[in-house]
Amino acid sequence: MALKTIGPKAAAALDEELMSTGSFSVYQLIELAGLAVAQAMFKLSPPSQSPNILVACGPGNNGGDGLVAARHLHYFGYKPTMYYPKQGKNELYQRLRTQLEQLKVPFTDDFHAALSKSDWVIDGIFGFSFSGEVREPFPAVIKALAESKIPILAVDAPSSWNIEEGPPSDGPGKDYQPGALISLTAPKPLVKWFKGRHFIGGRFIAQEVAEKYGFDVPPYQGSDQIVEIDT
Ligand SMILES: NC(=O)C1=CN([C@@H]2O[C@H](COP(=O)(O)OP(=O)(O)OC[C@H]3O[C@@H](n4cnc5c(N)ncnc54)[C@H](O)[C@@H]3O)[C@@H](O)[C@H]2O)[C@H](O)CC1
Ligand SMILES: [K+]
Repeated sequence: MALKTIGPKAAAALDEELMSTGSFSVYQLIELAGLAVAQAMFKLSPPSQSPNILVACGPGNNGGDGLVAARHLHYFGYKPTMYYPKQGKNELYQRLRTQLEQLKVPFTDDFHAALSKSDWVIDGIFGFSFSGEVREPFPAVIKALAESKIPILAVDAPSSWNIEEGPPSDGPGKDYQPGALISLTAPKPLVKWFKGRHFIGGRFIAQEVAEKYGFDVPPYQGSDQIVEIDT
């Protein structure tokens, strides 16, 4: 049976609906999404095996998920380092950043140096609102991720992939194929081209909302915020 996916327009509409009709705040959604990302990281490799996690964050909510994930990773026993070169204007991002600074989680401007010292990378650069060519300062970062041998967990999308059409045919993300992906709420069409381990998170969707958008709520077990599925 084909995996049911939702395109970028439906994903944005779902987000809106959760915050209007659903009465969620964006804070809640990002908190639960980020917690799911941290749980997926723990499942992939616990802190005893891979303490140093580089969390790369972009200017939107995909970056917000990364900021939240880093806070949970700190409490799980990891040593996250943040690369966050272009902070979005929303005060939510500043709050999430301050929370990390209070935990003495370092922020670096030198992505390449940080990458060389990392055991894993979390790609929270772009999610379902990415479009077009990658703009500065991210092309060199995406290229480094594409060339790196360090394992990567991508949040919602491998950054620079077209949400509907998958990996770009040229540019910095041309050969970017992360080893793991966590899709939030529902997989996006790009998962058709993804070859690694695949998790779903975002445990805040009611059955009837999922039906309306044409996807399935995955079989979350117990207190888990994630489900691993076959790709
Ligand atoms: N319901 C859910 O599933 C939830 C998902 N969440 C996460 O939020 C992202 C989507 O967040 P959004 O703020 O809409 O956008 P992005 O983070 O994907 O990126 C927008 C950001 O990036 C800039 N940008 C776009 N294209 C480019 C480009 N070519 N070059 C450079 N910069 C670009 C744009 O200007 C914006 O600043 C979703 O994927 C999930 O990860 C939430 O957690 C809430 C619940
Ligand atoms: K991403």
